[in-house]
Amino acid sequence: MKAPVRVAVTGAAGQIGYSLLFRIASGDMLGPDQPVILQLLEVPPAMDAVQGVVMELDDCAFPLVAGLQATDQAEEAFKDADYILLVGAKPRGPGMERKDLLEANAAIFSAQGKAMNDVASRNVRVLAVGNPANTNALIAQRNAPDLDPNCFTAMTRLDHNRALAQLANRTGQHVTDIQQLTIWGNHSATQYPDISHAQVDGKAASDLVDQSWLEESFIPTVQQRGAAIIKARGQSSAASAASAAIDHMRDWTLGTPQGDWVSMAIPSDGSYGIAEGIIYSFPVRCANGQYQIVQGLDISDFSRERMSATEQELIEERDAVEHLLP
Ligand SMILES: NC(=O)c1ccc[n+]([C@@H]2O[C@H](COP(=O)([O-])OP(=O)(O)OC[C@H]3O[C@@H](n4cnc5c(N)ncnc54)[C@H](O)[C@@H]3O)[C@@H](O)[C@H]2O)c1
Ligand SMILES: O=C(O)C[C@H](O)C(=O)O
Repeated sequence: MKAPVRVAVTGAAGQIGYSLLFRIASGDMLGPDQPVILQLLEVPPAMDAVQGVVMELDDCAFPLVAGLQATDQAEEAFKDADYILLVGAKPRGPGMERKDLLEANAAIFSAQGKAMNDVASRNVRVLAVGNPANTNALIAQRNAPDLDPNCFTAMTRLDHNRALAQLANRTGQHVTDIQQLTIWGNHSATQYPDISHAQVDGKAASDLVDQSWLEESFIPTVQQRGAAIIKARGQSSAASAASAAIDHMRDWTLGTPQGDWVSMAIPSDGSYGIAEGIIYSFPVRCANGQYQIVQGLDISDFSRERMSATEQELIEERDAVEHLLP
């Protein structure tokens, strides 16, 4: 058994928290040999509810849980944290875009960025799930100047997994037969799900589906999937979002499968001509606990137009929260 690591989760009494915590505790995120100390953060009115979650975690008697606490103080929850999952934020309702949450949620991420700057492990890995996730990650990052800027990421893995499912259904193959699919850009309706480098059972995906399906069905379905779930369920996605968060942190820590890559929103280093500094989703390979952007992919004019549109939206979101970016 390894030494325990500290995993902080915000919004622990929320819908995503209720799916996420039990999977972290059972070893799905960091492996069956990695004990975890769970440090849960909630707002004061949700402390009763989070105590209920703590009771249920206790009642699971998970062998890997080496410690468990809930608090309404960010400095306690993030103390020495090796992993921080920033889930706590307001979700959107029907008819809203995720960026409509910018004002409501931005203050949370600036305060939490400052707290983790002061107390988290210097090797922490941070995932922003709360929306608008990319810009929230940027706000936290810029408020934590003493941490490595590259430890701040946002979640586009749910979009990646949604794209895998759509392409698998269309081609009659299993999701595990698909490799090298990419989500570029923002976790929003401008994201660009790109199959131009994808393989399905060893064949080029673009030879298996036609352009009209791509443009009229695949891309809009993936872009609008969050809204479709809100319409159907009356609440935003929760179990699938939790599952994607597990996938994101697991692959970042334990590595991506040989020959494949995943999508992670990370600080742009200027690769593919994307504005430096914004938290943009790229194809990445992970090894030894580090991610690296997959370089050298051919970008068609069709792709470039869409990659630029989602980049532009992220620049606008960044400019809208300029006052929160020290
Ligand atoms: N990136 C993605 O793919 C993705 C997918 C699904 C949902 N989301 C987003 O995740 C967020 C959470 O969704 P949910 O369905 O769990 O919402 P929810 O309302 O069920 O739960 C959110 C929880 O966060 C808590 N909270 C609010 N402010 C907090 C703070 N300052 N510190 C700690 N906790 C705080 C609330 O008390 C609540 O319990 C939303 O912003 C939603 O839009 C993102
Ligand atoms: O769409 C939302 O607002 C929730 C989440 O971001 C999702 O993609 O399901």
